[in-house]
Amino acid sequence: MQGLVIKSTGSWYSVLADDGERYDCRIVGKFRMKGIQTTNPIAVGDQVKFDLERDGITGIINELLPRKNYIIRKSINLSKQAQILAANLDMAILLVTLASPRTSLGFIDRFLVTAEAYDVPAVLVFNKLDLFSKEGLEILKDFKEIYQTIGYPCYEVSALKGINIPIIQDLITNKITLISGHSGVGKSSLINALLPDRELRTGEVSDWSDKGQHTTTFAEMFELPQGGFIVDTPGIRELGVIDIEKEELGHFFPEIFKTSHNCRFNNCRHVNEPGCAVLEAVNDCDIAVSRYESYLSIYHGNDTRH
Ligand SMILES: Nc1nc2c(ncn2[C@@H]2O[C@H](COP(=O)(O)OP(=O)(O)OP(=O)(O)O)[C@@H](O)[C@H]2O)c(=O)[nH]1
Ligand SMILES: [Zn+2]
Repeated sequence: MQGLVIKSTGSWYSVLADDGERYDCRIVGKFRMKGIQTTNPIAVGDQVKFDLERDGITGIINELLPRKNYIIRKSINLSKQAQILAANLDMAILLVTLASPRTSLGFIDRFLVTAEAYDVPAVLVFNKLDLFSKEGLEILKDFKEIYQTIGYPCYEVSALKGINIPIIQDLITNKITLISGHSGVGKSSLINALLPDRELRTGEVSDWSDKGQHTTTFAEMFELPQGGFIVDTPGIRELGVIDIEKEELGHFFPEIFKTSHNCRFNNCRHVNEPGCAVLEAVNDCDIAVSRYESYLSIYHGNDTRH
C-alpha cells in the first residue's frame, strides 16, 4: 500500500493510506539518504510504501518514494547530523505584520532565501490588517510591490477578524503548506481560523502519548477540511538558517540572479565590481534597495535575523 506520512514520533509513523485509512507503521531495515546524515529517515510529508501486518491495523514501511524537497534542522552539537523536519512541501507561507511587532524586510528576505534554497515556493501573508492606519496601508502597498515584482505572491488578512481568510483557504487547498513567522505575528490565530476543529485534532496526540512514544520534536501535519495539510510544529515555525556558500547567495534572490547574467564578470559578487549589472539595476531602482541591502548583509554574515 502507499500513503502519506502525517505524523512521526521517531519510531512510529502515522500513514494516511490511499484507502483513506490511517495506519501506524514502523520501519524495518535502513533508509539512508545520500549526502547527509539524518537522525530520522522518514518525515511528515513523505510518500511511502508499506505492507500491512497480520493485525490489519499496523504496517511496515519498506520504501520511501523520491522527495521533491525537504527542510532540515541541523543538530546543535557538531555531529553533522541533521533532522528532516518535513518533506514534499508545496508552499511556505511567511506570516508578517507591519504592526505589533513589525516584521523587518531583512527578516522577510532571509526567509525567502531559505525557501529558495530548499526549493519550496514561498508566499507572504500580511496579518493584522484590522490594525493598519492610513500610513500603514501605504507601507503595505510598498512592501507588496517589492515582493510581487519579484514574483512572490502577497496576501493581506486579519486572522482575528476573519478578513480574507477564505482566500487563504483557497490558496492552501490540496497542498502541503508550512506556516512560519516570528513570535507574535499571529500564526496560532491563523491556524485556528484555518482549522476550526483543531482542538479535536490535537486530542489525537494523546493517543500517541498513551503508547509512550510521542515526542514534540517531530513535525505533525493537520488535515484541512477542504483537502490539504498544514505542517505545524513550534520548532519549525521559523525556517532554520541553512548554510549557503557566499558565491551561491545571489542564486536565491531571483531578481539578482536574473540580472547577474549581464554582469561583466561571470564570478561577480555584486559588491563593487566594474560592469556589475546588479549594482546598476539597484541604482536604476529596478532592484529594491532593501533587497540589495539584505543580500549584502547576508553576504557579509551580518545576519541577526531581524
Ligand atoms: N489586531 C489583531 N491582532 C491579532 C491578529 N492576529 C493575531 N493577533 C493577536 O496577536 C497576538 C499574537 O497572536 P498569536 O496567534 O498568538 O501569534 P503567534 O505567531 O502564534 O505567536 P507565538 O505563539 O509567540 O509564535 C495575540 O494577542 C493575537 O490576538 C489580527 O489579525 N489582528
Ligand atoms: Zn554583478
